[in-house]
Amino acid sequence: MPDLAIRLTDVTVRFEEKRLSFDCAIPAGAAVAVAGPSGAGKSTLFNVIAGFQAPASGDVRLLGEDMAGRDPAERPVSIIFQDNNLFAHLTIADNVGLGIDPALRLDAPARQRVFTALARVGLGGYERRLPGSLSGGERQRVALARALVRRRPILLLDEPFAALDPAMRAEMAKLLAELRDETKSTMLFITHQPEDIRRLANRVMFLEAGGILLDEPASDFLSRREPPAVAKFLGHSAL
Ligand SMILES: Nc1ncnc2c1ncn2[C@@H]1O[C@H](COP(=O)(O)OP(=O)(O)OP(=O)(O)O)[C@@H](O)[C@H]1O
Repeated sequence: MPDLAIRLTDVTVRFEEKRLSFDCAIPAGAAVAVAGPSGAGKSTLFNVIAGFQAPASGDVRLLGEDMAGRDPAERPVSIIFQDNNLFAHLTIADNVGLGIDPALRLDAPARQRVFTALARVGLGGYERRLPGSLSGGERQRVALARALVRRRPILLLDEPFAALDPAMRAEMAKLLAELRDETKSTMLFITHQPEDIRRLANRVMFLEAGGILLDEPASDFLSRREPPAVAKFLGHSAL
């Protein structure tokens, strides 16, 4: 495994009059919180890494390999969006099975992987249910099980805690930390809560106005009193 899971060099993205730029080097196995005000570019950063957004310029390397011209399905990445992760008309088992084969041609070992992944996220016995009968937190865990069966070394989570109550947030953070330890994956998650950083992150990337303002160990970030946008995020009154 290369030392760096993600390396973005001089990457720019253009939306009409807007220009975003990203440079970062994320070590393999890191748990990175991606924070910053609304519109800062967090989702765009994820889309660039996952291959849903082509950069106007620059170089995207994942696990040491150049991703130019590679579709999302060909990248070593799983992404879990905030919502719309599940197909309402498919059972929970089929929703997870899609992570193995989009046509759902699953042999017995593949079906076993689905069952194992659901048990791992605490949803054993939910296989035949439909997404509509699950709580928001349970649906997030189904999406996580689907990411697990894909076995991709980089996991991107767009606000995995947003729909959860405080107890569920803590439980989800614990589950993600365990999964990261077990799979040795590199995990990036978008959050608006310092508490999630304390629970799960060892690094923080803080974005502002279309760029990465800070990229540092979580402990350094959490003890900051400036710049003002970070002080505000951490709940300190800006100087
Ligand atoms: N497809 C698009 N077309 C035009 N502008 C876009 C597009 N996608 C994003 N933008 C703009 O790029 C900037 C960054 O957007 P992005 O969604 O990455 O921010 P964010 O940090 O994820 O915000 P939020 O926390 O509100 O989700 C915003 O100004 C947004 O309006």
